[in-house]
Amino acid sequence: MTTQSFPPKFTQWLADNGVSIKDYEEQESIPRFIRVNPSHITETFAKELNTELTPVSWLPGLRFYSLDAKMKISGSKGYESGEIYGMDVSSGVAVHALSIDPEDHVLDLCCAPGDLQGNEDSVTGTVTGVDISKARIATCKNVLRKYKMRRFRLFDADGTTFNVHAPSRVGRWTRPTGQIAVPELDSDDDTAKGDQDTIVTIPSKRKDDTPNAPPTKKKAKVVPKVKPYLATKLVIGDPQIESPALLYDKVLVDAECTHDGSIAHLKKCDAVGWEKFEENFFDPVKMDALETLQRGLLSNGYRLLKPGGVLVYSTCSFSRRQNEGVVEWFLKENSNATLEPIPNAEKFPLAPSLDGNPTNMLRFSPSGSGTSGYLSRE
Ligand SMILES: C[S@@+](CC[C@H](N)C(=O)[O-])C[C@H]1O[C@@H](n2cnc3c(N)ncnc32)[C@H](O)[C@@H]1O
Repeated sequence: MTTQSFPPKFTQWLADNGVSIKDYEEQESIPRFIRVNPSHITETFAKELNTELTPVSWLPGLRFYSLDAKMKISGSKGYESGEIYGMDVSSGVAVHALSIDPEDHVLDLCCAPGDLQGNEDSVTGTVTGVDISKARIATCKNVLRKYKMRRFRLFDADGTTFNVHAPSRVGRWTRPTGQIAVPELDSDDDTAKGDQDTIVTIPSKRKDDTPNAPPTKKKAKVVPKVKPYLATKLVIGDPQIESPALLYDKVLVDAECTHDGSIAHLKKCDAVGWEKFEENFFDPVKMDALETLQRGLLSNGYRLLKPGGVLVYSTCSFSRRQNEGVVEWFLKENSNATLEPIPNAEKFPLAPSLDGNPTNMLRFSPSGSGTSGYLSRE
């Protein structure tokens, strides 16, 4: 694909959004990226493929390596056995920005086909993935199984209205200190037990709490249970209690978008003709609906985030409206939310931010990962 085949209206739109057309030409030559399981040795894989693996030094801790753009990893032993997986480094930035602690409960509100699950090895809390597309969530399920994730559940649901709080029960574990009294429910019974109020005692997770401080009492509700599309054994028995104390520690909203930052997506348009792309991309009604969806996903993700938690909003679009625009709107609506710097961001190879761009929103280019905003609810 060459950028000469781009419809003139789209080329103009790129210019209006401060995007250089060169970004698309350069995307052809950017390396591909993999993440490597910690327990496995990268040299074995490098030898098998007879290639050089270069650590992505600006994103430490997530074990990203770059390799030749044309290198096929599927079919290799490392890939088949789940030792390595292909994942764009820009998605790694979103995971990095979440700063996931081992005990965190993470909500991934647009999860399919599934990049966050690659972080499972550093999670001793849980990951809850939500996606509206059954077909895409089926792919997620396969990934989950392949990488033997153990603390994961998936819901095929609308992320703008999703309302299942973080698990209060993980296997036989209730909370690290064992101070949470969860009402006794039959874990095999997926039906609702009625809408009754229950008092659940949950220790505060604030770092300054003394270990033996008395637990705080918070009101919790047993609500009708939503059947997960898939849940691993460890989380299937969660009674789905609704309580402010069971909001998520971290939320990722990798929102549905126009995918104009994705070369793979544009290549498909190039192959089948640009009519459909133009029809969608420049339809004001569709763009309004998309903006409403993005705002809805972000707002609901924030509603499910615990005070002091971290939410990351990202897209694979270069559009100002879908990125900075959505975040600016959100910050106006939620005066208690703050845009926080992403750790280590000064070392990232960033695209220039747009004029008037709120600080702490990052753009990646030419990798086409779009923007990451980092929001902390205080
Ligand atoms: C950019 S993709 C997410 C990619 C994913 N985070 C990953 O890393 O593999 C956006 C996803 O949002 C999903 N989606 C669209 N509308 C949604 C909604 N209302 N609720 C939940 N998911 C939605 C789409 O099905 C799509 O899978």
